[in-house]
Amino acid sequence: MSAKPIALASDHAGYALKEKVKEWLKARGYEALDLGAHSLDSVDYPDFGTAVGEAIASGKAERGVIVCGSGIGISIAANRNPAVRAALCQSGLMARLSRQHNDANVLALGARLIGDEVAIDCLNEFLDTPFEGGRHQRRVDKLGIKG
Ligand SMILES: O=C(CO)[C@H](O)[C@H](O)[C@H](O)COP(=O)(O)O
Repeated sequence: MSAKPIALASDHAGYALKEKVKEWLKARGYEALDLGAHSLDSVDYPDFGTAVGEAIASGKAERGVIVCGSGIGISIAANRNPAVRAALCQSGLMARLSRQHNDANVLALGARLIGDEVAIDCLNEFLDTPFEGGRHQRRVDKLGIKG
């Protein structure tokens, strides 16, 4: 993976897990580009999914991690940017497959649905698993523009 920072964002429901993800990334030697939220105050997930999409599209980051209560709303928001392939994952296997088959560049997590152990598994698989290419490249190409 490139030396670019990993864009991070959450709404209020994902804030605590996003802060943990930031620490886990630092412990693994990654730089985090924290796009908020910066507190538990209630905010709107589209603003934060959009911010990560813009960071990916502009090249400020090549990968991102986004968190809301379910992971659904913020992944919908991020995926509206054509540079984004955000995968909502609830297991390490889902995160591994999202890299191997889909070349996912954004990991979405639901803080109200998964615990820390599953979240770390997802993060590690997302960071460590390469895209397999081959037949999967043809399919990813059909998804649209790559950031
Ligand atoms: O995906 C979501 C919404 O589609 C997220 O779970 C939000 O975090 C959630 O909607 C926030 O809900 P709250 O009742 O305002 O805390």
